[in-house]
Amino acid sequence: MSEIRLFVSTTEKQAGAVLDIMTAVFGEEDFAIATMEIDETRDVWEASIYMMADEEAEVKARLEEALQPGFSHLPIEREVLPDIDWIAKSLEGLAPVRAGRFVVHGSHDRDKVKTGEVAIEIDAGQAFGTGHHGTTAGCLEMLASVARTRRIRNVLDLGTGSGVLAIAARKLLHVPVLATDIDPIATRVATENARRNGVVTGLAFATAPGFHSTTFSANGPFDLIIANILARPLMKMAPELVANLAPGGSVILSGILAEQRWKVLAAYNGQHLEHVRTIWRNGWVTIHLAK
Ligand SMILES: C[S@@+](CC[C@H](N)C(=O)[O-])C[C@H]1O[C@@H](n2cnc3c(N)ncnc32)[C@H](O)[C@@H]1O
Repeated sequence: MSEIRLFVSTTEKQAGAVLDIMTAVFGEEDFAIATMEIDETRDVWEASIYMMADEEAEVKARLEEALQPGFSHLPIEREVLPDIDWIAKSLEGLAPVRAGRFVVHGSHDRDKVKTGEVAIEIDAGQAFGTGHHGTTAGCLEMLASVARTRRIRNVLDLGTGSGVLAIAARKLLHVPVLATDIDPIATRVATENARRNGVVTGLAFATAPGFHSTTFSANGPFDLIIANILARPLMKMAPELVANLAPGGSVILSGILAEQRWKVLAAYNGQHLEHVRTIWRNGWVTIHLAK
């Protein structure tokens, strides 16, 4: 289902006032709300609220009412956000990607791996995750840094896609890794990628939507959970995700646009996790939180 952005276009001052109204009306619900500058010289700003297509009519009606009377002169505009084509994204650029100690490369670039690097071979295919996307690279960089500072005895990779992060975790840490995806094609591709990387033990794959499987309780709780999905499902999943985290455990979250960062942080702070570090890459953020 598509995501919709409803927005008003106005001055910086009025956009701030509209943002306050949006926050007062929708702040308790998990809609992303933001202002952004469109044209600095003409003082054009937009105040926006994001929702799924089936929520648009209700949100629009409530927003129209909330903007009465002070801002009723501002038309509410809409934009249908393009469905993120994860596979097309994963095909962007095929040169090896380096993040932390990791290098992710296609089979044609095996000879480019340098001594001391942890190499993961992924050919662009039917599942997301060649390392080129800012979220995957951010997760790899964060994984390398978390591994240096924390004791990790097992790992969950939720939304494994090509399996790139699960394979990276297994190769770096040599601890049991569970990798799941809602999409059976992804788990099939990930299993094949693990085999091609010589990772045949210590890494299990399962198809499951979110945490709806007994495999999580059978393999958890986890010292490290990595989830590169999207901001909204990550916020919704926060209670379940934290319930599967071991005491003192770490969470690496990505798939989050920079402007959605504070909302995701709030959802996880609400579950008593503390922010440790954020990495910014190409407009996306990767966040490390700890229990
Ligand atoms: C952005 S890709 C990340 C792939 C890989 N982990 C990476 O970092 O490159 C997101 C993956 O999460 C999966 N996914 C989306 N929603 C999910 C959910 N509710 N439960 C499990 N997997 C989900 C998608 O099928 C997709 O493979």
